[in-house]
Amino acid sequence: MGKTLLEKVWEIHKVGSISGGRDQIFIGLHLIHEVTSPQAFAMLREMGLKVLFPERTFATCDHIIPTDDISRPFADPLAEEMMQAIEKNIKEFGITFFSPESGKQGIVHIVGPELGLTQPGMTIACGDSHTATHGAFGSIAFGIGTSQVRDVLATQTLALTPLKVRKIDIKNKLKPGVYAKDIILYLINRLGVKGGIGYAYEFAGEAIESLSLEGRMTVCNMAIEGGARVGYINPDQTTYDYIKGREYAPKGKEWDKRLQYWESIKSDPDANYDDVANFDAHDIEPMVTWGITPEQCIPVTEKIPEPKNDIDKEALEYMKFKPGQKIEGTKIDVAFIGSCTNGRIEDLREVAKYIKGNKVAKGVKAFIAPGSMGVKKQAEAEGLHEIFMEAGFEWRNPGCSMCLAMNPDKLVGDQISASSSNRNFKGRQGSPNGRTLLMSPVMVAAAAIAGEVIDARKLLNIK
Ligand SMILES: CC(C)[C@H](C(=O)O)[C@@H](O)C(=O)O
Ligand code: SF4
Repeated sequence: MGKTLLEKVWEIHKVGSISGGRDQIFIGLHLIHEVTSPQAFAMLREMGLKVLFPERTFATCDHIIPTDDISRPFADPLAEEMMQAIEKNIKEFGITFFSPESGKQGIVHIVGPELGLTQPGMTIACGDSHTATHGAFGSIAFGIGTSQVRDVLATQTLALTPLKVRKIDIKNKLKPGVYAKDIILYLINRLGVKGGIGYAYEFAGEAIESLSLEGRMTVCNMAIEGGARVGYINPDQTTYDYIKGREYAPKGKEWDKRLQYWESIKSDPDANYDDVANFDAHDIEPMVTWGITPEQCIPVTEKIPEPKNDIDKEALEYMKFKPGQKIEGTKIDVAFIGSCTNGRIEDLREVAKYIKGNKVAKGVKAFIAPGSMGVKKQAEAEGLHEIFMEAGFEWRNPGCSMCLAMNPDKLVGDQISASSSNRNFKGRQGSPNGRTLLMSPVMVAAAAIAGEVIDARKLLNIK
């Protein structure tokens, strides 16, 4: 019987078995940001420990960094304090920091892949729940808590319970005007926000294989929103082409050696899965959330459903929506394009097609926060920022921005935002009664132009 990628990578990184059915797993790459690392460093200091492999940890700053004025000190003293803490910690423990001055700063899940740090067959940990993003390369990547950040810093290993694997096979290619974001919203709707608990999701099938690496990252990014801590895709030529030439990518003979390894860790055709779920890409339409979990979503062409449970009732009340109401036509106040789900260069290229020659509707605040300084530079080299600004979008600096609003980008009152991010929880975007509609970045762009939720396919005459 063959093995899954998860089983192979797990075995290769297994240091030993420990209590409670757990394994001690070596972590190849550790990424940190300013929110979940300060306490971990404090614990190291208390215990008088060093970072065991400082060359395997890389830091960035993303959550608290403002996206407008990034001059120091930051206007928010708490943000300034967190920035100073990470600056002090990386210096003291000898860790590479992708600071704003380095020109490489950005959202942790955008920076790792962009610099070629993220590679197939690795184990990757980060004190952030959306770490599964890196699974798009065929790595086993997962979010950890602060005490585990400490464990990785001190030992480069973690005590982990083995996961089951559910293969999610999506046949056929996406229809025009339907994107990776729609795939993952659709899947979460079908499998539920808790459906993936205890599982790693292996995304497969023609719909997944035909996605770019960026699209694959969007899918894996939201595995955790479906309850799966790990989401991954077997590596292929698309993966290798994406990595080649990047700063930390292997070069020369080392490339050939690694390529051999990457090919060897793919799931075998006769691998044994704990579960298999089959879908058809032709059934997927542009999706919009109407509630307070990513599961509560519908195709843009449909009406808000009757509540099926208490959480649906709670969502309708919070969102001030009625069952039977069309989601299309919902007026929006804010349009936000960015985040680790959809803040990559490909997202910006795609939205530019929809925005070009159009204007943001009156009364809508529309802004774009590129995922990293690398994305920003590339977009500007291609002149995309001019298209955005001409249309009335604000063009910001990189960071998590209004995905989580741990920075000045916040909703006000019960404003409704069309957002390309990954969570629509109550109060997520900075106002305790702010309302978030998750959708693909092109759907956000279309909503910004129309002033209300519309089927973006109408803008480009896609049938
Ligand atoms: C701040 C951080 C711990 C958090 C996470 O783990 O995901 C954040 O990135 C989020 O998206 O909610
Ligand atoms: S962009 Fe959003 S989801 Fe991603 S790491 Fe930042 S806050 Fe978390």
